[in-house]
Amino acid sequence: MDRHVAIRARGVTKCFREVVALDGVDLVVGHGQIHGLVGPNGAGKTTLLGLLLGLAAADSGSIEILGTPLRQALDTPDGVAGFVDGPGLYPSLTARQNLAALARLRGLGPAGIDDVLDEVGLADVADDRAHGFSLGMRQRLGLAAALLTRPRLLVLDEPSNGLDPAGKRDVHRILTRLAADGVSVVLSSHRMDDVETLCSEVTILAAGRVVFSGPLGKLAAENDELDYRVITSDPPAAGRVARATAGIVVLNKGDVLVVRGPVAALDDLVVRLVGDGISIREFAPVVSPLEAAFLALTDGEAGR
Ligand SMILES: Nc1ncnc2c1ncn2[C@@H]1O[C@H](COP(=O)(O)OP(=O)(O)OP(=O)(O)O)[C@@H](O)[C@H]1O
Repeated sequence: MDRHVAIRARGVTKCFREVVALDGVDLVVGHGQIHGLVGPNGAGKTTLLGLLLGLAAADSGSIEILGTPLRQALDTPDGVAGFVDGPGLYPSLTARQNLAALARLRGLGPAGIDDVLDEVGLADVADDRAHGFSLGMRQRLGLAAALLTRPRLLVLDEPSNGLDPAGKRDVHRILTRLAADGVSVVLSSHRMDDVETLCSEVTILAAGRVVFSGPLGKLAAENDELDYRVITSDPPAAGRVARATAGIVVLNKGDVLVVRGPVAALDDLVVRLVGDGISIREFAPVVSPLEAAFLALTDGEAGR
Protein backbone atom coordinates (compact mmCIF):
# COMPACT_ATOMS: atom_id res chain seq x y z
CA MET A 1 0.00 0.00 0.00
CA ASP A 2 1.37 3.41 -0.97
CA ARG A 3 -0.20 6.52 0.56
CA HIS A 4 2.16 8.90 -1.25
CA VAL A 5 0.60 8.53 -4.69
CA ALA A 6 -3.01 8.78 -5.81
CA ILE A 7 -2.67 6.06 -8.45
CA ARG A 8 -0.14 3.29 -8.82
CA ALA A 9 -0.91 0.86 -11.63
CA ARG A 10 1.51 -1.90 -12.58
CA GLY A 11 1.43 -4.25 -15.56
CA VAL A 12 -2.27 -3.65 -16.22
CA THR A 13 -3.71 -5.74 -19.03
CA LYS A 14 -7.27 -5.71 -20.33
CA CYS A 15 -8.63 -7.60 -23.33
CA PHE A 16 -11.99 -7.55 -25.07
CA ARG A 17 -12.08 -10.98 -26.72
CA GLU A 18 -9.11 -10.95 -29.08
CA VAL A 19 -8.55 -7.18 -28.78
CA VAL A 20 -5.77 -6.29 -26.34
CA ALA A 21 -6.93 -2.84 -25.17
CA LEU A 22 -4.22 -2.48 -22.49
CA ASP A 23 -0.96 -4.39 -22.56
CA GLY A 24 1.15 -4.19 -19.39
CA VAL A 25 0.40 -0.55 -18.57
CA ASP A 26 2.17 1.20 -15.68
CA LEU A 27 0.86 4.52 -14.37
CA VAL A 28 1.87 6.58 -11.35
CA VAL A 29 0.02 9.78 -10.45
CA GLY A 30 1.14 11.85 -7.47
CA HIS A 31 -1.12 13.78 -5.11
CA GLY A 32 -2.12 17.16 -6.50
CA GLN A 33 -0.86 16.27 -9.97
CA ILE A 34 -2.79 16.84 -13.18
CA HIS A 35 -1.77 13.94 -15.37
CA GLY A 36 -2.62 13.85 -19.07
CA LEU A 37 -3.37 10.67 -20.97
CA VAL A 38 -2.95 10.98 -24.71
CA GLY A 39 -2.89 8.56 -27.60
CA PRO A 40 -4.45 7.90 -30.98
CA ASN A 41 -8.03 6.61 -31.31
CA GLY A 42 -8.24 3.12 -29.88
CA ALA A 43 -5.00 3.45 -27.87
CA GLY A 44 -6.74 2.34 -24.65
CA LYS A 45 -7.28 5.66 -22.83
CA THR A 46 -10.97 5.18 -22.05
CA THR A 47 -10.38 1.57 -21.05
CA LEU A 48 -7.68 2.64 -18.57
CA LEU A 49 -9.80 5.48 -17.14
CA GLY A 50 -12.73 3.05 -16.78
CA LEU A 51 -10.55 0.66 -14.77
CA LEU A 52 -9.44 3.54 -12.51
CA LEU A 53 -13.10 4.39 -11.90
CA GLY A 54 -13.85 0.73 -11.10
CA LEU A 55 -16.24 0.34 -14.05
CA ALA A 56 -14.47 -2.89 -15.01
CA ALA A 57 -11.67 -5.02 -13.59
CA ALA A 58 -8.25 -5.55 -15.14
CA ASP A 59 -7.44 -9.04 -16.46
CA SER A 60 -4.03 -8.88 -14.81
CA GLY A 61 -1.70 -6.44 -13.09
CA SER A 62 -2.41 -4.31 -10.04
CA ILE A 63 -4.09 -0.96 -9.46
CA GLU A 64 -3.89 0.95 -6.22
CA ILE A 65 -6.12 4.03 -5.81
CA LEU A 66 -5.65 6.43 -2.90
CA GLY A 67 -3.67 3.73 -1.11
CA THR A 68 -6.31 1.01 -1.59
CA PRO A 69 -5.77 -1.93 -3.97
CA LEU A 70 -8.62 -2.48 -6.45
CA ARG A 71 -9.57 -6.13 -6.42
CA GLN A 72 -12.70 -6.15 -8.58
CA ALA A 73 -15.05 -3.85 -10.50
CA LEU A 74 -17.02 -1.31 -8.43
CA ASP A 75 -14.33 -1.57 -5.75
CA THR A 76 -13.07 2.04 -5.95
CA PRO A 77 -12.54 3.73 -2.62
CA ASP A 78 -14.43 6.85 -1.51
CA GLY A 79 -12.90 10.04 -2.83
CA VAL A 80 -12.80 9.02 -6.50
CA ALA A 81 -15.13 10.65 -9.04
CA GLY A 82 -15.31 11.27 -12.76
CA PHE A 83 -16.70 9.98 -16.01
CA VAL A 84 -15.80 8.13 -19.20
CA ASP A 85 -17.59 8.31 -22.56
CA GLY A 86 -19.35 11.52 -21.50
CA PRO A 87 -21.07 12.22 -18.21
CA GLY A 88 -24.10 10.08 -17.38
CA LEU A 89 -27.06 12.45 -16.98
CA TYR A 90 -30.85 12.18 -16.83
CA PRO A 91 -31.99 14.25 -19.84
CA SER A 92 -35.51 14.84 -18.50
CA LEU A 93 -34.24 16.33 -15.22
CA THR A 94 -32.93 19.85 -14.76
CA ALA A 95 -29.28 20.47 -13.94
CA ARG A 96 -30.15 20.98 -10.27
CA GLN A 97 -32.37 17.85 -10.18
CA ASN A 98 -29.60 15.78 -11.78
CA LEU A 99 -27.23 16.80 -9.00
CA ALA A 100 -29.90 16.27 -6.31
CA ALA A 101 -30.53 12.74 -7.64
CA LEU A 102 -26.81 12.01 -7.57
CA ALA A 103 -26.48 13.47 -4.06
CA ARG A 104 -29.30 11.20 -2.82
CA LEU A 105 -27.70 8.14 -4.48
CA ARG A 106 -24.44 8.94 -2.71
CA GLY A 107 -26.14 9.63 0.62
CA LEU A 108 -25.25 13.33 0.46
CA GLY A 109 -27.54 16.23 1.33
CA PRO A 110 -28.47 19.01 -1.11
CA ALA A 111 -25.88 21.35 0.44
CA GLY A 112 -23.21 22.20 -2.07
CA ILE A 113 -25.37 21.83 -5.19
CA ASP A 114 -25.63 25.57 -5.78
CA ASP A 115 -21.92 25.99 -5.11
CA VAL A 116 -20.84 23.43 -7.72
CA LEU A 117 -23.34 24.76 -10.29
CA ASP A 118 -21.84 28.19 -9.74
CA GLU A 119 -18.31 26.80 -9.91
CA VAL A 120 -18.84 25.29 -13.37
CA GLY A 121 -20.80 28.31 -14.68
CA LEU A 122 -24.25 26.66 -14.84
CA ALA A 123 -26.01 28.69 -12.11
CA ASP A 124 -28.09 30.58 -14.70
CA VAL A 125 -29.45 27.37 -16.26
CA ALA A 126 -29.77 25.37 -13.03
CA ASP A 127 -33.50 24.85 -13.60
CA ASP A 128 -33.32 24.01 -17.32
CA ARG A 129 -33.69 20.40 -18.43
CA ALA A 130 -30.44 18.68 -19.40
CA HIS A 131 -31.83 17.43 -22.73
CA GLY A 132 -31.56 20.97 -24.12
CA PHE A 133 -27.95 21.34 -23.05
CA SER A 134 -25.11 21.66 -25.54
CA LEU A 135 -22.21 19.18 -25.38
CA GLY A 136 -20.16 21.76 -23.49
CA MET A 137 -22.95 22.33 -20.93
CA ARG A 138 -23.30 18.57 -20.41
CA GLN A 139 -19.54 18.36 -19.83
CA ARG A 140 -19.80 21.14 -17.23
CA LEU A 141 -22.71 19.37 -15.53
CA GLY A 142 -20.69 16.14 -15.49
CA LEU A 143 -17.84 18.01 -13.83
CA ALA A 144 -20.28 19.52 -11.31
CA ALA A 145 -21.54 16.01 -10.51
CA ALA A 146 -17.97 14.87 -9.90
CA LEU A 147 -17.16 17.92 -7.74
CA LEU A 148 -20.27 17.39 -5.61
CA THR A 149 -18.61 14.41 -3.94
CA ARG A 150 -15.54 16.54 -2.99
CA PRO A 151 -13.18 14.02 -4.63
CA ARG A 152 -9.51 13.48 -3.85
CA LEU A 153 -9.03 11.92 -7.28
CA LEU A 154 -10.81 13.05 -10.44
CA VAL A 155 -10.79 10.78 -13.50
CA LEU A 156 -12.03 12.60 -16.60
CA ASP A 157 -12.37 11.34 -20.16
CA GLU A 158 -11.94 14.32 -22.51
CA PRO A 159 -13.33 16.94 -20.09
CA SER A 160 -12.77 19.79 -22.57
CA ASN A 161 -14.65 18.07 -25.38
CA GLY A 162 -17.28 20.42 -26.84
CA LEU A 163 -16.26 23.41 -24.75
CA ASP A 164 -15.80 26.82 -26.34
CA PRO A 165 -12.64 28.78 -25.42
CA ALA A 166 -14.32 30.43 -22.41
CA GLY A 167 -15.66 27.08 -21.20
CA LYS A 168 -12.27 25.50 -21.60
CA ARG A 169 -10.66 28.32 -19.63
CA ASP A 170 -13.22 27.79 -16.83
CA VAL A 171 -12.57 24.05 -16.70
CA HIS A 172 -8.80 24.66 -16.67
CA ARG A 173 -9.23 27.16 -13.83
CA ILE A 174 -11.33 24.68 -11.80
CA LEU A 175 -8.92 21.78 -12.31
CA THR A 176 -5.86 23.92 -11.55
CA ARG A 177 -7.44 25.16 -8.31
CA LEU A 178 -8.41 21.61 -7.29
CA ALA A 179 -4.86 20.42 -7.93
CA ALA A 180 -3.48 23.30 -5.87
CA ASP A 181 -5.71 22.01 -3.03
CA GLY A 182 -4.13 18.55 -3.37
CA VAL A 183 -6.74 16.86 -5.59
CA SER A 184 -5.20 14.56 -8.19
CA VAL A 185 -6.57 14.63 -11.71
CA VAL A 186 -6.14 12.17 -14.57
CA LEU A 187 -7.64 13.30 -17.84
CA SER A 188 -7.55 12.16 -21.43
CA SER A 189 -7.49 14.58 -24.30
CA HIS A 190 -6.90 14.74 -28.02
CA ARG A 191 -5.90 18.40 -27.63
CA MET A 192 -2.14 18.68 -27.15
CA ASP A 193 -2.45 22.38 -26.29
CA ASP A 194 -4.88 21.52 -23.47
CA VAL A 195 -2.54 18.91 -22.08
CA GLU A 196 0.42 21.28 -22.29
CA THR A 197 -1.43 24.06 -20.51
CA LEU A 198 -2.89 21.91 -17.78
CA CYS A 199 -0.71 18.89 -17.09
CA SER A 200 2.63 18.57 -15.37
CA GLU A 201 3.05 14.95 -16.45
CA VAL A 202 1.80 12.99 -19.39
CA THR A 203 1.44 9.35 -20.38
CA ILE A 204 1.37 8.56 -24.08
CA LEU A 205 -0.39 5.33 -25.00
CA ALA A 206 -0.16 3.61 -28.36
CA ALA A 207 -1.87 0.32 -29.14
CA GLY A 208 -2.42 -0.38 -25.44
CA ARG A 209 1.18 0.22 -24.38
CA VAL A 210 2.86 3.13 -22.62
CA VAL A 211 5.37 4.70 -25.01
CA PHE A 212 6.22 7.64 -22.73
CA SER A 213 5.35 8.63 -19.18
CA GLY A 214 6.84 11.51 -17.25
CA PRO A 215 7.14 15.27 -16.96
CA LEU A 216 6.40 17.35 -20.05
CA GLY A 217 9.82 19.00 -19.67
CA LYS A 218 11.47 15.61 -20.25
CA LEU A 219 9.78 15.36 -23.64
CA ALA A 220 11.18 18.76 -24.61
CA ALA A 221 14.66 17.70 -23.51
CA GLU A 222 14.44 14.54 -25.61
CA ASN A 223 13.37 16.49 -28.69
CA ASP A 224 16.34 18.68 -29.52
CA GLU A 225 15.77 18.34 -33.26
CA LEU A 226 12.46 20.17 -33.44
CA ASP A 227 11.71 22.62 -36.26
CA TYR A 228 11.71 26.24 -35.04
CA ARG A 229 9.90 29.14 -36.71
CA VAL A 230 12.03 32.30 -36.64
CA ILE A 231 10.33 35.64 -37.20
CA THR A 232 12.66 38.62 -37.32
CA SER A 233 12.84 42.27 -38.31
CA ASP A 234 14.86 41.35 -41.42
CA PRO A 235 13.91 37.92 -42.90
CA PRO A 236 16.38 37.92 -45.85
CA ALA A 237 19.33 38.78 -43.59
CA ALA A 238 18.16 36.26 -40.97
CA GLY A 239 18.07 33.57 -43.68
CA ARG A 240 21.64 34.37 -44.68
CA VAL A 241 22.83 34.25 -41.04
CA ALA A 242 21.03 30.94 -40.48
CA ARG A 243 22.60 29.37 -43.59
CA ALA A 244 26.03 30.48 -42.38
CA THR A 245 25.57 29.02 -38.88
CA ALA A 246 27.22 25.63 -38.34
CA GLY A 247 24.79 22.81 -37.45
CA ILE A 248 21.68 24.69 -38.61
CA VAL A 249 19.53 23.27 -41.39
CA VAL A 250 17.33 25.89 -43.07
CA LEU A 251 13.92 24.69 -44.22
CA ASN A 252 11.81 26.85 -46.48
CA LYS A 253 8.19 27.15 -45.36
CA GLY A 254 6.83 29.86 -47.66
CA ASP A 255 8.26 33.20 -46.61
CA VAL A 256 8.83 32.05 -43.06
CA LEU A 257 12.28 31.01 -41.92
CA VAL A 258 12.20 27.58 -40.30
CA VAL A 259 15.37 26.06 -38.86
CA ARG A 260 16.37 22.76 -37.33
CA GLY A 261 19.44 21.84 -35.35
CA PRO A 262 20.89 20.82 -32.00
CA VAL A 263 20.32 23.17 -29.07
CA ALA A 264 23.91 24.50 -29.16
CA ALA A 265 23.54 25.51 -32.82
CA LEU A 266 20.18 27.16 -32.14
CA ASP A 267 21.77 29.11 -29.28
CA ASP A 268 24.57 30.17 -31.62
CA LEU A 269 22.05 31.32 -34.23
CA VAL A 270 20.26 33.54 -31.71
CA VAL A 271 23.57 35.14 -30.66
CA ARG A 272 24.55 35.76 -34.31
CA LEU A 273 21.18 37.26 -35.25
CA VAL A 274 21.27 39.66 -32.32
CA GLY A 275 24.96 40.43 -33.02
CA ASP A 276 24.00 41.42 -36.57
CA GLY A 277 21.36 43.82 -35.25
CA ILE A 278 18.43 41.62 -36.34
CA SER A 279 15.52 41.73 -33.86
CA ILE A 280 13.96 38.36 -33.04
CA ARG A 281 10.18 38.64 -32.76
CA GLU A 282 9.45 34.93 -32.43
CA PHE A 283 11.58 31.80 -32.01
CA ALA A 284 9.21 28.92 -31.34
CA PRO A 285 8.77 25.24 -32.18
CA VAL A 286 6.53 24.73 -35.24
CA VAL A 287 4.88 21.86 -33.40
CA SER A 288 5.14 21.60 -29.61
CA PRO A 289 7.46 19.03 -28.01
CA LEU A 290 4.39 17.05 -26.92
CA GLU A 291 2.89 17.01 -30.39
CA ALA A 292 6.23 16.10 -31.95
CA ALA A 293 6.73 13.27 -29.45
CA PHE A 294 3.15 12.13 -29.91
CA LEU A 295 3.57 11.93 -33.68
CA ALA A 296 6.97 10.26 -33.46
CA LEU A 297 6.04 7.74 -30.78
CA THR A 298 2.62 6.78 -32.08
CA ASP A 299 3.41 6.79 -35.78
CA GLY A 300 1.32 4.21 -37.62
CA GLU A 301 -0.71 3.27 -34.53
CA ALA A 302 -3.76 5.43 -35.18
CA GLY A 303 -7.20 4.12 -36.01
CA ARG A 304 -7.06 0.57 -34.67
N1 LIG B 1 -16.46 -2.78 -24.53
C1 LIG B 1 -15.62 -3.09 -25.51
N2 LIG B 1 -15.80 -4.18 -26.27
C2 LIG B 1 -14.95 -4.52 -27.26
N3 LIG B 1 -13.85 -3.79 -27.58
C3 LIG B 1 -13.62 -2.68 -26.85
C4 LIG B 1 -14.49 -2.27 -25.79
N4 LIG B 1 -14.00 -1.12 -25.25
C5 LIG B 1 -12.89 -0.83 -25.96
N5 LIG B 1 -12.65 -1.76 -26.91
C6 LIG B 1 -11.52 -1.79 -27.83
O1 LIG B 1 -10.35 -1.59 -27.06
C7 LIG B 1 -9.43 -0.73 -27.74
C8 LIG B 1 -9.15 0.52 -26.88
O2 LIG B 1 -10.34 1.31 -26.87
P1 LIG B 1 -10.47 2.64 -26.01
O3 LIG B 1 -11.88 3.12 -26.14
O4 LIG B 1 -9.97 2.39 -24.63
O5 LIG B 1 -9.46 3.62 -26.77
P2 LIG B 1 -9.31 5.20 -26.64
O6 LIG B 1 -7.84 5.47 -26.57
O7 LIG B 1 -10.15 5.73 -25.54
O8 LIG B 1 -9.87 5.69 -28.06
P3 LIG B 1 -10.60 7.08 -28.48
O9 LIG B 1 -9.53 8.12 -28.51
O10 LIG B 1 -11.13 6.77 -29.85
O11 LIG B 1 -11.68 7.35 -27.48
C9 LIG B 1 -10.06 -0.41 -29.08
O12 LIG B 1 -9.55 -1.34 -30.03
C10 LIG B 1 -11.55 -0.65 -28.83
O13 LIG B 1 -12.19 -1.02 -30.02
